[in-house]
Amino acid sequence: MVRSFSIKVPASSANIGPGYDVLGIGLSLFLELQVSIDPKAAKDTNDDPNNCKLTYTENSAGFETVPLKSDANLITRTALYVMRCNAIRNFPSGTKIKVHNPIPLGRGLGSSGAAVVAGVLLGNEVGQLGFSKDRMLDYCLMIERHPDNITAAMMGGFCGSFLRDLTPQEVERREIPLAEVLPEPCGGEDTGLVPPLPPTDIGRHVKYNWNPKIKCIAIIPRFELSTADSRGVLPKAYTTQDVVFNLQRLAVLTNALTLDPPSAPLIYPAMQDRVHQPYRKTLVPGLTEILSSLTPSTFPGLLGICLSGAGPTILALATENFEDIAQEIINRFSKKNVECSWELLELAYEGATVEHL
Ligand SMILES: Nc1ncnc2c1ncn2[C@@H]1O[C@H](COP(=O)(O)OP(=O)(O)OP(=O)(O)O)[C@@H](O)[C@H]1O
Ligand SMILES: N[C@@H](CCO)C(=O)O
Repeated sequence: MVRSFSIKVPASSANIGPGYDVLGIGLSLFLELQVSIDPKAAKDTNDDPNNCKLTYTENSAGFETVPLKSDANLITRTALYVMRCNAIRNFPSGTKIKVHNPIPLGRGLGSSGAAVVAGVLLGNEVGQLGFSKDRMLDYCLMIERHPDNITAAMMGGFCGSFLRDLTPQEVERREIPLAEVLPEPCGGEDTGLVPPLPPTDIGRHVKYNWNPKIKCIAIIPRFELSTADSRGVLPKAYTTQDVVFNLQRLAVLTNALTLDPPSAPLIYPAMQDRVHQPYRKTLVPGLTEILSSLTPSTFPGLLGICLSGAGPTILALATENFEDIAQEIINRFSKKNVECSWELLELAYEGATVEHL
């Protein structure tokens, strides 16, 4: 019998200014997987060590660069991790996955978070494991150890989240078992090891309301900035003043974005940050100037502006004047020889979904 289903996971923007590793919004730009499992097509999947033929649509981000072997690609190796934790070694013979990915890689729009969430949903469906979204979050949070993008991609909407402290016993099991998912080097022999199951309830989250009049303008520079590099420039310790600065704004922002009408005098200052953006200016040309020079008084309709995730994308929240706001930011990047594209996005309220065909 042929099994077919599709998986859809939204892009996301993390931090929203002061909520470093805490806040995230799902965005209406979707990573999509079309999956079919047809035992009669087994010969088509023999080339892959795990029986999976993976392709990307030509206009996908990463079409020419992402690995297509199932134990090297982030989506499928995540699925293998979930399956192997549950004693399923491989995809069933004849598994074909077609990926369409419009989320630019390494730009601060949660491409890796979406890939990990899609991979966990894929492992759950292929292995018919029947996990809840909350349990699937545990698997995701073993792989991406900050919950903001992951939670928004899985749950959708405007989320606040944290990781709970793991017990000493859980810390022992905490090593990401990718070595067992990905025998060294990638594509080597399956070691047969069963990775430990993730602890339960690793993360906690809430979904806030969001005023749907608030739209998201993403201005996307044409260069990649890896999240690891962008985290690498942050300090190990902060002053009390800087921590309090962010906490005060975070508390106000989560409510301010729900109010109607949206108040720029409340939202704009509440989106200021002293924890990550000031340090990332060395990696994003013109960042400080862009964040400080566009204001609601010079651009009516603008509510707030911040670095999206680890950057380099800029996220502007606005109710109108979208094109002018985007063009101003594009012009400022252009003076630093950085080309950009831009997208006007809504919130993706639903999060990750699976549809059986
Ligand atoms: N659809 C995908 N298929 C395969 N690999 C992907 C996919 N999406 C992301 N990746 C992998 O994740 C990497 C980007 O992850 P990274 O965390 O650096 O950036 P990001 O998730 O786009 O940004 P941020 O976390 O700041 O929002 C890519 O270079 C690629 O290796
Ligand atoms: N909170 C994370 C999001 C990127 O994944 C960061 O800013 O590094």
